Amino acid sequence: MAVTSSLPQDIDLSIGPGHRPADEHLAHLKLGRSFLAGPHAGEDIIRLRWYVRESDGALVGRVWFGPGAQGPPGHAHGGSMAAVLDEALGSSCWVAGHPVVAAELTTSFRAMLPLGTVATVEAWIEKADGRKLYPKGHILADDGTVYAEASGLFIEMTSEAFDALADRLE
Ligand SMILES: CCCCCCCCCCCC(=O)SCCNC(=O)CCNC(=O)[C@H](O)C(C)(C)COP(=O)(O)OP(=O)(O)OC[C@H]1O[C@@H](n2cnc3c(N)ncnc32)[C@H](O)[C@@H]1OP(=O)(O)O
Repeated sequence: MAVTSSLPQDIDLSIGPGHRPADEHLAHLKLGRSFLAGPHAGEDIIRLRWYVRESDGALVGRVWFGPGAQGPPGHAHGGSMAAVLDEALGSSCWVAGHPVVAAELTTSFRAMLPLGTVATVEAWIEKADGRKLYPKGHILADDGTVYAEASGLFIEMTSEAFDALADRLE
């Protein structure tokens, strides 16, 4: 697949009814910068928007993989998909009220994702055991094809621990 060097003017990351923006639950979006979900307009790697699905509280994202995410020719780098899944699994815990960081992440790549695709990401908490949260998630094409899926262990932190991290911000 040929990948154009010019970026689309507008990438539509909107989603259908039954969802609301997740931003109010995601502390990292309020810090001004974020590896994946920050204000990346004009950049050609990944653009991402998070929502909460109102029926079950799951995290749902719309994500665009641009030319800068290339791994195999014309297709997304596995690390770019793993990064999106890391963020998705962690954010599914945050929207459920658990401030977490990642301890373990296992990713399976099921199909090559063509650059220029807007895909859907879903993540949910499969199991919780004290501070240990076990979320799962996947990246899907609009026809249901699974590009990648992941499971992980995320550890809940205290707000004091996060405040201490924020002291390092410049
Ligand atoms: C500001 C807004 C941001 C908002 C961010 C919003 C969403 C973005 C999500 C992105 C997620 C990331 O990439 S976060 C960045 C990547 N992750 C990191 O950098 C984390 C690095 N690791 C750590 O800081 C630490 O190891 C922690 C915090 C995970 C755990 O340390 P701790 O708090 O001292 O807890 P600790 O007692 O060691 O562990 C608690 C329990 O979990 C188990 N455990 C701990 N780590 C592991 C592990 N890797 N693999 C297996 N098990 C583990 C322990 O055995 C123990 O089990 P038991 O004895 O109780 O049975």
